Amino acid sequence: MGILEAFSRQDVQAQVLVTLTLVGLAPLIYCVYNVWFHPLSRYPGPLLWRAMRLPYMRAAWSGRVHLIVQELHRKYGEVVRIAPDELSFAMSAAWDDIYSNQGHPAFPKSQTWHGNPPGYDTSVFNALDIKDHARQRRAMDPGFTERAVLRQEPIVQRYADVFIQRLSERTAGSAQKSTTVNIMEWINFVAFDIIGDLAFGESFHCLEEVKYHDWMSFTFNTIKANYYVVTLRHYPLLFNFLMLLIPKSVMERQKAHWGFAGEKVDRRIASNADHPDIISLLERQNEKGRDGITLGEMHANAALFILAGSETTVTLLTGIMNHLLKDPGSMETLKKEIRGSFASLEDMNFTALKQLPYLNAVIKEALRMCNPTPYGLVRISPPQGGRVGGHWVAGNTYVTIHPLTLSFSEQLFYEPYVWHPERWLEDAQTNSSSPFYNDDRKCVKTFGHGLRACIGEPLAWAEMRLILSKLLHAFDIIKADTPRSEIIWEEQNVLGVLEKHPLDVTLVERAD
Ligand code: HEM
Repeated sequence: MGILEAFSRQDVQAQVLVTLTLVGLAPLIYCVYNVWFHPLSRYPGPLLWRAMRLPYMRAAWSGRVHLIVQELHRKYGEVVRIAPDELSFAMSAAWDDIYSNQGHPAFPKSQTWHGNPPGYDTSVFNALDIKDHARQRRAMDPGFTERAVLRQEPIVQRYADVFIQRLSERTAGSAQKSTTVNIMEWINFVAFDIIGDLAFGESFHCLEEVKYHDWMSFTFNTIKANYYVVTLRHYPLLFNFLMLLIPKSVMERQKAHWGFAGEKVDRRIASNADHPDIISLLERQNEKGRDGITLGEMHANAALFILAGSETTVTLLTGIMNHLLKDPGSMETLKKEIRGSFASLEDMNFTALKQLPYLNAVIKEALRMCNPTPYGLVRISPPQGGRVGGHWVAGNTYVTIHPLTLSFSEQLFYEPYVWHPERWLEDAQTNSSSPFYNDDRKCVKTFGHGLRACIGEPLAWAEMRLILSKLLHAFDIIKADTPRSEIIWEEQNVLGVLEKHPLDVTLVERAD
């Protein structure tokens, strides 16, 4: 009996059977369509990944997706289909095509990856609408320029000094004039205190109390939980069902948590303090009327600044310490440059530090090797489709540049797995006999690219230069005699944020 016949004869039993068969076959039909008939079917990738999103989700939940996709690029080439509707690119040329307004508008962010849950105010990071993003960005740009960062220098200097002072107390108090600390944690303390003061006008007191603030631990657990949730948004029915299962009390706790950031901002505004922090600059923009951002957006952005401005710099600085400990020659060169340039810690300032070539090269090499977002920055192609790196991409396709693949490519870098800050020095760029002459330095864009690139880049550079230089000026740093004296970088998982392992170092009071 044919399907149509069953339905036309109103044979209920046959109809149920046919319906169940079709429902049962639907996933198979969906997979067959994705592999052979989908507009992206000509792009290479593992069969199961092309057929359904589950393998990608499994990789994402394992915390290893950045490394797995790197392997896929090795196997399949510059463009890999990593889900039925997602392409990963490993080509320099694609940066402009995806992220900047060159030839066509930059590809936007998507509700799936970047949209806010209902009831939350939108930060600049979550603003999906281009005009909305531009308005927020215009309002906050003045708070993040090189000039604004110079005004904020006293705040950063103060915490960098307390950081050194607290560590010095530990070395001074020991008979060997040395102390062994988890430097990742200490860098976290100073970075949180700095960004807390800049974003809220008050410190988190991590350095004072030598411990994390509760808000931070809660935030990072929330990010992790959200990461799982976001990957599920690709299945809206399942997503909505699972959201219903989350107890109301958990949702309320989450809201209260973000409310804490709002309270701090409100307190800061009410205090009317003459403090050169970011909030004061946002307020000043608001007073001008035109381009201001709402109070709710200010709350959302303050919380964003804390996350974006601490997590990333801590990853970079911890990565640098890890590499310097493994390469004593590099540590020595950097130490000599810093100590030769400044007689004392007080002489260091943002402007002078910017001039140190090896210090800058060290940070650039870390930006290449220790990227805090190694999985890439997902965007979605416009409904009419577009060209990326010379390839036609169908409409509504998720696209990413895979930074890890570019940074560790043998074709793009000489000895990509080796720590070589020299590749960023002028000689490497002008002397054709340098082994690094042909390195594709421009493909490293760890601060992102285009209109949505990192607003905090000048602050991040200034802060990283200062903390690193003060540390190397004040102490001789040696490998600790503990099991946590080295981080195997690839062993760290990435679940929205890179889950940093501890790094013990021994700080010895300077002998000279
Ligand atoms: C080494 C340090 C840092 C790195 C590597 C870094 C990296 C990035 C990247 C890659 C993006 C683009 C995200 C995307 O396109 O989806 C971004 C955006 C952003 N970053 Fe940073 N960041 C760093 C430090 C900071 C600091 C210190 C702040 C200060 C608050 C900050 C604030 C922001 C904000 C507000 C955005 C959103 C910009 C927008 O959407 O227009 N970042 N960052």
